[in-house]
Order: sequence, then structure tokens, then C-alpha cells
Amino acid sequence: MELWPGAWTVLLLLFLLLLFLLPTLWFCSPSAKYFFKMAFYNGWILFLAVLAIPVCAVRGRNVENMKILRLMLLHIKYLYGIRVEVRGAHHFPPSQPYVVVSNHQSSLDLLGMMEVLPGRCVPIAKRELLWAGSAGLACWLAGVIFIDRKRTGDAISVMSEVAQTLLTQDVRVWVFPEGTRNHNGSMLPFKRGAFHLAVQAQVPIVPIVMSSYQDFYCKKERRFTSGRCQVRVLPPVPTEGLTPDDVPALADRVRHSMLTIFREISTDGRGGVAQPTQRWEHFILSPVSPLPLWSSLLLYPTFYGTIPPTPSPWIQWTQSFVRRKTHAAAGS
Ligand SMILES: CCCCCCCCCCCCCCC(=O)SCCNC(=O)CCNC(=O)[C@H](O)C(C)(C)COP(=O)(O)OP(=O)(O)OC[C@H]1O[C@@H](n2cnc3c(N)ncnc32)[C@H](O)[C@@H]1OP(=O)(O)O
Ligand SMILES: CCCCCCCC/C=C\CCCCCCCC(=O)OC[C@@H](O)COP(=O)(O)O
Repeated sequence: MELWPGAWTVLLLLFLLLLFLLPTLWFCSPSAKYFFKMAFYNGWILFLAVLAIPVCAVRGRNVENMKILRLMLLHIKYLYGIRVEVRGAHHFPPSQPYVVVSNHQSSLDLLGMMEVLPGRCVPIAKRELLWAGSAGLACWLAGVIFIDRKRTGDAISVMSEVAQTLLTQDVRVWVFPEGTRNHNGSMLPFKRGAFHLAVQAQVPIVPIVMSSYQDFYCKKERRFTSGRCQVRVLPPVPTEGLTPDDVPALADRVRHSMLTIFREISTDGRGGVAQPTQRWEHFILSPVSPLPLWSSLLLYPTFYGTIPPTPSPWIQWTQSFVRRKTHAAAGS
């Protein structure tokens, strides 16, 4: 494709403008920072999933593949400067099937989830996630159970199959009983699928509470800084001897205990709201960090370009690139 003579220069100038604009927006606009961080979060997961797919495909669809996804996702908290503190991990029953129920604030829950995810444990996810490109395929390969929330009957029969699988294949499942993301500082009423599942299989329920992200993340305010989150594993709730009639009371009891802990740990434990912490890893490691961009723009001209007659290698290359393209366009 032929470009008009000045096109390469314009493209280069646009690129340079972008190079200046992105760090400036990053520093000056919290909303832009929020947008970049969320875009990078999703993009990075999609990229990691591309790497995970061939590795997982060796085993085929298998719950053991969840270990691979977990290992690949564990570092993300460092990129975002989020300190995840786990408490109560000793409450996980050592070797038996169970149902984990946890509150669901945002897709950032993946970070806390991966921190404590037990072996042979698969999440129950909305069917739409299956179509989330490489992430959907990676989830499928890792045995994530998909339910169609628009078809209650289908969802319930999938859950009943899961109740059988729990026992026959010795797996655990992770359910978000609120059924959707909720970031209003409380918990939505619990849907009862997870509790029916546990009662049908007669396995314990392990409640897990992730503290509020309010101090570092707020979708409404487009705010996303670094901060800390506590993941608290509560003592298992037995279901032996319970029947479907006991499910409403069981769900209410578990929700009440989780909400109490949520309120307790969503402060810093000393009565105040947890404060965001700025961490150096965040600044250095984040691939969207402006540091590499600023340094490439500022340091090169400083060390080379300002000492004539030797322009920096970067400037030399740009000059010769533009010259070649301009000559080529003029000659043709
Ligand atoms: C390299 C990296 C790659 C990427 C890696 C990523 C990996 C991690 C992926 C993590 C994914 C996380 C995704 C999270 C989500 O998608 S959350 C959304 C989906 N989850 C849920 O919805 C679970 C909670 N929902 C339920 O439990 C619901 O009850 C459900 C079963 C889905 C049905 O919902 P709904 O249609 O809204 O109906 P109701 O809840 O109102 O229920 C109707 C009545 O049926 C009774 N019921 C429910 N379940 C059962 C059952 N199993 N058996 C018998 N009866 C059941 C329920 O009690 C209602 O009756 P009553 O009103 O109580 O009389
Ligand atoms: C070719 C298609 C490309 C699609 C690109 C999709 C972009 C998505 C990219 C990455 C996916 C990251 C996986 C994160 C998993 C987090 C799961 C999650 O938090 O799902 C929300 C669900 O619990 C509730 O949904 P709703 O709150 O009801 O809504």
C-alpha cells in the first residue's frame, strides 16, 4: 500500500504524541488511570490465557488445569500493588469435597480467589464467560462449570449433576451465591443454588469473605489505586442430615456470618478504613507504568541528543527512517 510522502512523519508524530499523552493522562486523570488499569487487567488475562491454552490442552478438560491458571494469575497482585492477606486457611477441610461460597465485588475477585483456591476446586461461572475469547477456552479446559442464568431449570440440573461429581470425582466447587457482581459495600441476598448443592451432596460449606475494595477500587468513581484486601476463610458449616427444607435457613445463616465478618474486615481492624499503600513494585513492574515511557523520552535526548554532533541512536534511527521513507515516496 502506497502512503503519501509525509504519512510516515505524521504517523511518527502521532506515535510520539501518544507516548506523551498516555503518561500525562496517567498522572493527571484518575479516570484515565482507572480505564488503563482495567483494560490492561482484562488484556493481560486474555494474553495469559493464550499461553495457558496449549499447556492445559495436553491434559484436555481437567480440574487439575486450574492449578496452571492459578499459577499464571498469582503475580497480578504485584503489578497492581494489591496486598492480599489470607486469614483462616486452616479452616479448609483437608481432603474431602465441599462447596466454597464467597462474596463477589468485581472481576478483581480473581486475585483473592487465586490466593486461596484449594486443589481440585472449580468455580461455577455464568455461561457468557465461555465466549470471552481465550479466557473462556482456558476456563473450559480447567473444568469451570458454566450455567445459563436465564434458564433456571437448566442451571438447577447442572448444579444437581455437580452434586454427583463432587462425590464421585472428589472435587470442590466455588460459588458466588450473590449471582452477580456487587460493589455497594454490603452483600446481595444469596441465591440458594450453592446451598441446595451442598445439602444434596451432604458436604460442608466453606464461606470465604473478601474485604471491601472501597479503599483502592471504585467503579462508580473510576478510582483504582493500590491497596490491601483481606481474604478470610471461615469455619466449615456442616450439612449432614439437612434436607432441602433447611436450605433457606442455612443460606440466611451463612450470609449473616459472612456479612458480619465483611463489615469487620472491611475496616483496617483498628476501627478505620484500610488505607491504600503505595508500593514500589507497582511503579517499577507495571507494564503500563509511565516510567519506561518517560525515561525513553527524557534520558535519551539528555545523554546523547544534547551533545552535538552525536544524536542519540534513537533519534538517528528516526531521522534515517523518515529520510528513507520521504526519498522513497518522492522517487516513486
Ligand atoms: C490464564 C487465566 C484465564 C482466566 C481464568 C479465569 C478463571 C476463573 C473464573 C472465575 C469465574 C467466576 C465467575 C463468577 C460468575 O460468573 S457469578 C455468576 C454465576 N453464578 C451464579 O449465579 C451462582 C449463584 N446462583 C445460584 O445459585 C442460582 O440459584 C441458580 C442455580 C443459578 C438459579 O438462579 P435463578 O435462575 O436466579 O433462580 P433462583 O435462584 O431464584 O432459584 C429458583 C428456585 O430454585 C431453587 N433452586 C436453586 N438451585 C437449586 C438446586 N440445585 N436444586 C433445587 N432447587 C434449587 C431455589 O431455591 C429457588 O426456589 P425458592 O425460591 O427457594 O423456593
Ligand atoms: C473474542 C471475544 C473477546 C471477549 C473479550 C472479553 C473480555 C474479557 C476478558 C477477560 C476475562 C477476564 C476473566 C475474568 C473473570 C472474572 C469473572 C467475573 O467477574 O465475571 C462476572 C460474573 O461473575 C458476573 O457477571 P455480572 O456481574 O452479572 O455481569
